[in-house]
Amino acid sequence: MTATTPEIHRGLSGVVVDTTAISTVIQETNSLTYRGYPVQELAARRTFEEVAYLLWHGELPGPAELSAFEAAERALRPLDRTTAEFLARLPETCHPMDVLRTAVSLLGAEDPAEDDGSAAANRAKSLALFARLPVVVAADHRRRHGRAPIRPDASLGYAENFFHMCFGALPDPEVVRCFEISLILYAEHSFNASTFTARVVTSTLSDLYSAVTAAVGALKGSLHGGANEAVMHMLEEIGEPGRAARWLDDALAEKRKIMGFGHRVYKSGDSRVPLMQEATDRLVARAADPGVTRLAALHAALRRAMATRRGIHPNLDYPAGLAYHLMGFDTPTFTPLFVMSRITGWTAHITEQLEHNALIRPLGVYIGPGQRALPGP
Ligand SMILES: CC(=O)SCCNC(=O)CCNC(=O)[C@H](O)C(C)(C)COP(=O)(O)OP(=O)(O)OC[C@H]1O[C@@H](n2cnc3c(N)ncnc32)[C@H](O)[C@@H]1OP(=O)(O)O
Ligand SMILES: O=C([O-])CC(=O)C(=O)O
Repeated sequence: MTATTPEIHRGLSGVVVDTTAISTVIQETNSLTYRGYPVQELAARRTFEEVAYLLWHGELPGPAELSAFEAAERALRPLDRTTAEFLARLPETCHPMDVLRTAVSLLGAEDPAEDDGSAAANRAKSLALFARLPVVVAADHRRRHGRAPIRPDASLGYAENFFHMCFGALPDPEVVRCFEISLILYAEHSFNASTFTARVVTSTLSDLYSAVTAAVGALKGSLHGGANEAVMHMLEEIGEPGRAARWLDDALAEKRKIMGFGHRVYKSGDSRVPLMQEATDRLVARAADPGVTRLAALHAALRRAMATRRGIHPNLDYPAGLAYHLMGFDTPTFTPLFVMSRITGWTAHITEQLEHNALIRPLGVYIGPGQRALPGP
């Protein structure tokens, strides 16, 4: 690189692009706070609805605020018939993330609200997406298994209602709690790729649905949210705990990326993993099933082998992928579950971006041919 060539930060690695008051990853202590509260404490003592409120409003709700918020979310859940019928006509081979991306776009096209881009209008759209995306994910889950959709139940909280809509029954409270922990841990993570995507779209003064549609697309990739699904495929490919180390050596020799390991920001362990792993371990113990015990042993064996070979730690997708499998969700649903959670963080960032907006437009260094004459007449 010559003195006149600007320094290039491929992948924007290490580049600070803006300020945020929503969350912070403290690399030195491997910790994460939402609006100042440690995520572990939130996961231990609060519901996902309270965390959504916190991310959007900056403070935890009081009892009256929480009741009003929960009532509004429950009332907004039902999908209108046109949306439900349109989504049911998508090809059955459609990946659930494509269904969800289409659903966000469709809900945007059907939203009669005047798009003044105000914080209040965006807050209303965010709450509507928060309430309705689970209905889309559950209906699509059932469709893949040849079953009719189940209507949301307004007497149930967010997490319980989702199990009701997917399976027509509520699991053990331990399973619901583990799911809720995963939603809280997945909710927000500063300027990750999908959130940054949402901020880029918002920075052009486009609308909230466009920003969220783009964010769903960014999350789908296996280097980001798609890794929780990829973890399960990888465990299936390995098959047996005794094969983990050998499989890993071969995969690393082929320069494959091991799904659910590594992180752009955390270099000595993802702050969210210990809590998610503990919750997953409780699901394993509760199952008391030899197949589940073997799968958990394989999961642990790969983690140990990766630590020994490369010193690379798991990220949240590693325990979450296994947990979602144990909860009974089919593998293609895993990344949509991440969307159901991250919709809170994305929309908080969209609001924040608009509060002090600047068009996001970086530069690139041109390396193509020099200026030349067009051939021919
Ligand atoms: C919720 C989330 O979105 S968390 C991320 C989920 N994604 C995954 O789990 C996919 C697998 N992981 C990865 O591909 C990477 O760790 C990423 C994309 C998450 C982060 O990547 P980066 O910050 O760009 O780190 P980078 O790729 O430079 O890694 C540094 C070194 O560690 C290696 N490395 C990092 N992660 C992995 C991995 N999962 N498997 C194998 N090697 C890895 C890289 O090959 C690189 O080695 P090198 O210096 O010899 O070339
Ligand atoms: O922060 C990142 O780059 C990815 C991540 O863990 C997340 O989005 O939760």
